[in-house]
Amino acid sequence: MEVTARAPGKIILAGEHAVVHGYTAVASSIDLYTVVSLRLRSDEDTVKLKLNDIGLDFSWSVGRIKEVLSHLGSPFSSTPTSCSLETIKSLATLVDEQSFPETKIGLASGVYAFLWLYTSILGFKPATVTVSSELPVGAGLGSSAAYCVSLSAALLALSDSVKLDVSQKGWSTFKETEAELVNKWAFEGEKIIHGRPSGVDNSVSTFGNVIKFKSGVMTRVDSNMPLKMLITNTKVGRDTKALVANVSARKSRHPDAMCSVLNAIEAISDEWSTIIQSHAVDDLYLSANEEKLGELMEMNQGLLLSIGVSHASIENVLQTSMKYKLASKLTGAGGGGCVLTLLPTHISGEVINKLVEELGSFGFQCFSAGIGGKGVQISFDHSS
Ligand SMILES: Nc1ncnc2c1ncn2[C@@H]1O[C@H](COP(=O)(O)OP(=O)(O)O)[C@@H](O)[C@H]1O
Ligand SMILES: C[C@@](O)(CCOP(=O)(O)O)CC(=O)O
Ligand SMILES: [Mg+2]
Repeated sequence: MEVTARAPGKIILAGEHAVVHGYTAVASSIDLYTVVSLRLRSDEDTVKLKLNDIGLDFSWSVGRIKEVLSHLGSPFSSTPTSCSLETIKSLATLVDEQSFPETKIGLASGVYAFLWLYTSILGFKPATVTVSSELPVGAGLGSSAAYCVSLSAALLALSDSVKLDVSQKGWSTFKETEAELVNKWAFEGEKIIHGRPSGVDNSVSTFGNVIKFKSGVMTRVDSNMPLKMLITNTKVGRDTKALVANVSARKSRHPDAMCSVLNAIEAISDEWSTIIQSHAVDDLYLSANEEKLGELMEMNQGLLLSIGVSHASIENVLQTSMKYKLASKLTGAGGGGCVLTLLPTHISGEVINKLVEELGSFGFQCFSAGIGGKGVQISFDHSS
């Protein structure tokens, strides 16, 4: 039997980075997915991983995985467990043996996360796992979280830890307690990729919709506003782990100043969630709220610049959208990656086309995505 899991990416509407330090963020799922298919095999004694987006395939014999992880005894764990540094070193040995290309070495932590989640959840069962994504990898749209959530979901679906109705046809969601387990395992994977994740990305990918997140606690936000964002991918590569570490270093150099900035970001997140929960009584009220959200995005972006996570390419998108009187902010870790531009309901298609054309002339790629859909889902294929 084969199981397929799909988990959405996300945009952070307000509060990235601050959320790592215990301040509030507001995030929403988007309808772009990472899809993981998992097939257990009785005909082979290998674990195969095919990463379609980055063009890498791996194949380990079950015996070799057992040998390298022998210090763990039986790695299977029914409760989410962190991967120790010693184990990461062992996993690195398994990855190095597959001659990982030097130019793609930044992607290796994703393979360590796979090996950790796989062996912890399924032990040493032979299988083929295929990953493909609609999300740009490493661009601020939470591809790492969608990867960890979809992997955890597929693995748990075929484990003894959750009992699912495998006869269901089409996509189905997990029960709340099962989704919580998926989320916790995904967080362990994110730790391997990010170093110090807040947990907002895996939570919104698991549970979907719009959420508020503070100090590891998620609250669902009932959004009553029709939000439309243009997403611009600057295509400037960046690494969340390094950006998060830089912000922490700046915080330890300037604790008071950084504390004030992070508090200001939290106030912006709180106002964001209040505004999007309010019911627009008429068009005038809606426009006024859209204007407020635009201002909050400008303020949030200014504060993100002050903590050192903007980039010339991001500033270019801001200036370009400003010419059309539109507000923008980076989303995710920054340093390149994606920028959000708020598209108010009254905006004409002509203005959007001009903006997209101008941004395209810099080599940036613009797209839009549905905001606030469902979280992780799974589907069983009985034909195989
Ligand atoms: N589809 C994918 N295939 C392989 N690895 C992935 C995939 N999606 C995410 N990853 C892993 O996540 C990392 C990118 O995560 P990160 O830097 O947090 O950026 P973001 O989460 O914003 O896309 C990659 O280096 C890789 O290890
Ligand atoms: C910067 C941060 O707030 C968001 C990172 O998002 P992304 O990996 O860039 O999509 C980090 C976190 O919350 O774990
Ligand atoms: Mg990430």
